[in-house]
Amino acid sequence: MTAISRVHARQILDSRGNPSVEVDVELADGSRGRAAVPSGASTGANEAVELRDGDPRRFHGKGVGQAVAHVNGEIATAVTGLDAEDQATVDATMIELDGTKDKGRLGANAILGVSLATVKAAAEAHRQPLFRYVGGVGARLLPVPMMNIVNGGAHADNPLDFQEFMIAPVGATSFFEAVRMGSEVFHTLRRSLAEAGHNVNVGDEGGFAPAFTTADEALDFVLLAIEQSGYRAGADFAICLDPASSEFFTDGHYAYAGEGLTRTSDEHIDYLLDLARRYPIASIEDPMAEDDFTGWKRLTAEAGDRLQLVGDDVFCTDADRLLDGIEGGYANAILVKVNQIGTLTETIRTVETAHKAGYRVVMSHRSGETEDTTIADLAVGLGCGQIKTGSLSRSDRTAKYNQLIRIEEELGGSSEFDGRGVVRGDHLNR
Ligand SMILES: O=C(O)[C@@H](CO)OP(=O)(O)O
Ligand SMILES: [Mg+2]
Repeated sequence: MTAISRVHARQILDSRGNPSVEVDVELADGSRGRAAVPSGASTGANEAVELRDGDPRRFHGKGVGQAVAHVNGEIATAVTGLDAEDQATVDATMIELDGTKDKGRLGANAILGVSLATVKAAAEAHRQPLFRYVGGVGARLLPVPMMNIVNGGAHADNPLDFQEFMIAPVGATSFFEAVRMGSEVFHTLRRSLAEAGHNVNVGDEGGFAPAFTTADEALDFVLLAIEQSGYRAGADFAICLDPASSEFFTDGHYAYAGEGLTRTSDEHIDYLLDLARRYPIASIEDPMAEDDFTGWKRLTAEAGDRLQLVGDDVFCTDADRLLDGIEGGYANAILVKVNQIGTLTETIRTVETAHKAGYRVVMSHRSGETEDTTIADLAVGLGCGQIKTGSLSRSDRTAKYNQLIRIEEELGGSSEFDGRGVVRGDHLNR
């Protein structure tokens, strides 16, 4: 009854107005699953390949017609008749059919769409919400959100070198309370930016994008907004950064274009540690560039006992790359983006590898998103403990928060939320 009977893909638009792949999977019993694929801007060099048509006359060169055609052709033929309950076989079949290491022939966007639509159809066949189908009765932990309220880097047109300034409502006792607290700070920040004469336009992930040039300027406004909202920075909210350092690492140096200066790897580390001393920063994602392994190791050795250091570009959601980090002693947490690796099965392996090694897991959106909320369910289903899904505005971001509010309600009294875990450093007791 759970055999895949029909697979159909189409082009839809993502939050940046670029085409993306959406896939419908139907099972023999009539159950259906639909998944839309996200897309990054500050992509890691080792991500699975997102297939784009590149024809400038169509969809400003960003069409995904080929990926869609692959789903409706080769992939549909290969997976039709397979059992949707056997996710591992469905995913392995597509990986084998593609035949490349980076999923570049069929497109990771094509493969991921089918992978996620399959698990959603299987969940429906079992009449279970996705988070429970994926995680079973143990799936009760709601993630602590890292809410991105100031955007820079590749996600905004301002001069700010760092890509993301986030707040984590670690003092909240439930996910709903975390959203309420974050929303209050977001609106307070908007007011104080406007009062100071800054523009309050938002970047790709819905955070404000004023013309700041230094991290200090952004952090001072964020701290003020936390306090003006009646909260204590460091106790009720921790600050999390994603400098996305690979984006400004050139010729062995970190080139801070906004600040108009260059830092060596050591100076860049000292600068980050100085920021972490002066502000209540609990977590830094991609503090070092994806290929600055010496820097990664030095920073982890020096600050890994007190800072969450999240590997995004350096791991690309790849379990083998993560194992290199675990063995090599760099990072102590991983960002998980389903489209960086391209199938649910591989994503699960990465999350399990991280958990086994005591690395924390942050489920993550991409800067180009859709209304799809699969990552909200996966964050709970896989017990990630943290999620990063943008600001408290823009439907592509709030869709995930709203889904997590629904999941928490559905779990009722059995739901768990552990905000303090992030600042207490539970993840560091390896
Ligand atoms: O760097 C990141 O962590 C992501 C998501 O915030 O950005 P992008 O999707 O552009 O890679
Ligand atoms: Mg990142």
